[in-house]
Amino acid sequence: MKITQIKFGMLRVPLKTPFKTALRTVETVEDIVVQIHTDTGNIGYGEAPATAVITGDTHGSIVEAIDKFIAPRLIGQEIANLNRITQLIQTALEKNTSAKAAVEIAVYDLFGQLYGAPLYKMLGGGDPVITTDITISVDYIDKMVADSIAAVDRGFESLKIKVGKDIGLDIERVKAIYAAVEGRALLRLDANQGWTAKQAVYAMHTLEDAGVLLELLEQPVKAQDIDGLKYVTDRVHTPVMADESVFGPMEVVELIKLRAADIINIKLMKTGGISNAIRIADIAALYGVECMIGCMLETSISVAAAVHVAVAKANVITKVDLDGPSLSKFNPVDGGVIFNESEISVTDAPGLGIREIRGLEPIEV
Ligand SMILES: C[C@H](N)C(=O)N[C@H](CCC(=O)O)C(=O)O
Ligand SMILES: [Mg+2]
Repeated sequence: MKITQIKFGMLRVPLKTPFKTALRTVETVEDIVVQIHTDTGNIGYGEAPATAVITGDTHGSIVEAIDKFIAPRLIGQEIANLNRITQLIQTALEKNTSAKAAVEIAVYDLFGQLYGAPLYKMLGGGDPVITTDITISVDYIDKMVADSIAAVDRGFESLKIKVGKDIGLDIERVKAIYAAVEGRALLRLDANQGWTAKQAVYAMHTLEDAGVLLELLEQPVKAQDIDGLKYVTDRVHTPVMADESVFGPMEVVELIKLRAADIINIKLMKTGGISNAIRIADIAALYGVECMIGCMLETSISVAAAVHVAVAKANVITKVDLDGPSLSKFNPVDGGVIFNESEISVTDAPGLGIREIRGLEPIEV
């Protein structure tokens, strides 16, 4: 099975409600879809969102990175040579992790199709059902409380509460939500870099002293502020998770050696795809560090790939934040992984199992 052509499309899926974090507000998922064609007629699918405020990637940069730098190296390559192909992708250009991720996801999809096996089995196998949390956008307190209760009523047992806007209000937000759902759901906080290290310690001590039990605190400080991240990790009881501070395996090694965080959030759009996500999971397992697998605003193409990784690496990926499909108004994908609110299950269809993507607008390059 040889790669013959790489095509692009734009996929737009409205969100059920605006997604609001300390970094941005989004109303529609707008992602680049990559289709890798082969001489056998098989097509591999990948996807990348333009999360410019986190990865630096835009729709234009994703398409250009693939079309000008990655695709020319891949035409004619045999899908069976997976490791060679992932190296060609990762070394094609610096950064551009979302573009690399989209192409890798499509290549791994084809790798599964080549051997007639679902991707998670090609990655080592596992129990094909996982459970995700759901994000509660940062908003007025009453709205966040109502959204949290609604999410719990939908069956979500873990809520990812977005904070990071105003330290005093954030503390009140979390206290109110905790009082409303205590005993029914675990709370994870994600400040998306919105606090200083001292504010984060103050907020967590205030919440801890008030008896608010939190599962974790994600990315309290600026991505580059590793000293600040460690400052918080050293001073609070709640486990601290690094998200925007770590992209690839080398950063993970440094972060773990510094003990700057307790948990690592792996996202395919930060790692540049599946090969580095697996590397990070294996490094974390060596050091006995837990991982979460997360997503950006993605549909069930690239989130499906993350699900397969989560299933295969469940030994170290103990937390799942793959709620892109649950936040969206509809699922544009026919086949593949089944997203049923908090429960996500993988079928035994080869690769990612995607049969059709509805509403894809072709992009000419
Ligand atoms: C969608 C997911 N639950 C999430 O919250 N991801 C964010 C970043 C998403 C974005 O801004 O597109 C995160 O973990 O920081
Ligand atoms: Mg985060």
